[in-house]
Amino acid sequence: MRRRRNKHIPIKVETAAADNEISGVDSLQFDFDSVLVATDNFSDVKKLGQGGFGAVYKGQLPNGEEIAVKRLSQGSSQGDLEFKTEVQLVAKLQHRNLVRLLGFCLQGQERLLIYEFVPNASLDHFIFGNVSV
Ligand SMILES: Nc1ncnc2c1ncn2[C@@H]1O[C@H](COP(=O)(O)OP(=O)(O)OP(=O)(O)O)[C@@H](O)[C@H]1O
Repeated sequence: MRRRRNKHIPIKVETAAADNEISGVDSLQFDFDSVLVATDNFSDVKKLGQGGFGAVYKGQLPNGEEIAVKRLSQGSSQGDLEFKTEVQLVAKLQHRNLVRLLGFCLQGQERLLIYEFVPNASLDHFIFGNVSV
C-alpha cells in the first residue's frame, strides 16, 4: 500500500512556533482611529516625505509625544502574521544610530509603522554625537 504523506503536520508546527514568536506583539499595536486623529487623517500638511515603502506623516499622541507614521503602500503579499513578527523583531532593536520603532497598526488593507519622530536638526546628533560647530 502507498504511504500517504500527511501535509498538515508541518503546517501546524510552524503555526505554533510563529504564535509563540509573536506573543506580546499586541502591546505594540496602535489603534487606527488614534493614528487618524494624531495625523489629522493623514493630511498633506502633516506629510514629512515619501519613501520607497510609502508616505510618512508626522503625528502627535494625546500625551504630547511626537511620532512619524509610515503608511505602507498597499499590495504587499506579506501576511499579517509575517508583518507582526517582523515588527516585533525590529521593535526590539535599540541603537543610538537607529530610529526607534514604537509599534504598528493593521486595519483592513492599511499597514502602518509608527516610529519616534526625529527632527531634522537632531539627525546630526544621531550620526555625529554632540559636536559644536
Ligand atoms: N522617524 C522619522 N522622523 C522624522 N521624519 C521621518 C522619519 N522617518 C521618515 N521621515 C521622513 O520621511 C521621509 C521618507 O522616509 P522613509 O524612511 O520612508 O524613506 P527613505 O529613508 O527616504 O528611503 P527608503 O524608503 O528607501 O528607506 C524621510 O526622508 C524623512 O523626511
